Amino acid sequence: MSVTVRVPAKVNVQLAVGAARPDGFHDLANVFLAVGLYDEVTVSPADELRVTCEGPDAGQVPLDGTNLAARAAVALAGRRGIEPAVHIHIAKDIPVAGGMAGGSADGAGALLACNTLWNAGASRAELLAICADLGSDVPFSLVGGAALGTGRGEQLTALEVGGTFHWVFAMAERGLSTPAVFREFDRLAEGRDIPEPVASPDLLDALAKGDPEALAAAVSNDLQPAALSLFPELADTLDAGRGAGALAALVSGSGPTTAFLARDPESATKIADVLRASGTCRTVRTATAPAPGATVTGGPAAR
Ligand SMILES: C[C@@](CO)(OP(=O)(O)O)[C@H](O)COP(=O)(O)OP(=O)(O)OC[C@H]1O[C@@H](n2ccc(N)nc2=O)[C@H](O)[C@@H]1O
Ligand SMILES: Nc1ncnc2c1ncn2[C@@H]1O[C@H](COP(=O)(O)OP(=O)(O)O)[C@@H](O)[C@H]1O
Repeated sequence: MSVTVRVPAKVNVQLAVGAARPDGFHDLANVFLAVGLYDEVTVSPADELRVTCEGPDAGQVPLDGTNLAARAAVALAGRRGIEPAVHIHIAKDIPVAGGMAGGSADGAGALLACNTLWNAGASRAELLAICADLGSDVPFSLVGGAALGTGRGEQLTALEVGGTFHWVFAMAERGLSTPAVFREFDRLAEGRDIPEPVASPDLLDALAKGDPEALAAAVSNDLQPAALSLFPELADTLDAGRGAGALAALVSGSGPTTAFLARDPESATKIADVLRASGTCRTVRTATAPAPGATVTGGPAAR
């Protein structure tokens, strides 16, 4: 018997970052939008915990106890006093270390899959609490859609989305470490007053209306200067997408994936073609948003 869960990637349409807190984290106003690029996590009973991974970036995924999917299984098993004796297989389509929360997706996916496989009976609230312990982005991977994340990004308020948004994503030649980008943010912010992070009313309104032009005018990412400082070539990718007609071009979260908002599907295809020909990135994908959160797609509980 096995259970399969599909989990989406995310783009941050607003990422407002406050000053570093005493615990090293930063308070955020983090507007998450789930996009239709997915990892699939399958769990099946085994003698002991084991993780395998397939996909173009599989070589960069840790298969030991640090894998967020393994940590999720251990966390749930620990709460129920059982052994986390499962084989976790990750079919990975979300770029690794790309600022699209692929590891977080696998953590949320494995948690939901194990809860189903073991009949562990964790409520939504308990699952969300375990997700928040695993990482700031993990609760959003469970819920999907669109949400405002406050605190370190783990306290979620669901947001209304009034239409489908068309996106193009350019994956970079190498990854960026999230802690390194936050450290660079702190370095660039030295000596400046950092305002409290707040969600933009215009941006929330644009999401609710499903209006791509208004959303493009309102997107922002306070980590973008830090990501560009560590990875200056990303500016060429952003320029190439803007030149191809993107309504907005921004770094996704801590990067280095760059995200381009298109007016419609035809424009998205054109932007993707131009980016592929530009030689400024590794691969290019199109996807629509919003996408649903972690969903059981295979096994006894699949609907
Ligand atoms: C920047 C964002 C935007 O959504 O995502 P990515 O772009 O990495 O996907 C998130 O805040 C990343 O969330 P996540 O990847 O879960 O980070 P965590 O495991 O919680 O934290 C990793 C490290 O990032 C830094 N960190 C993370 C979140 C936060 N609010 N403040 C921080 O300073 C800290 O240095 C922390 O040790
Ligand atoms: N299941 C997983 N998939 C990918 N990376 C993982 C996973 N578990 C842990 N990691 C680690 O997390 C780091 C960040 O990966 P990822 O979540 O893909 O990127 P980001 O935080 O930029 O969205 C990776 O470099 C890797 O070492």
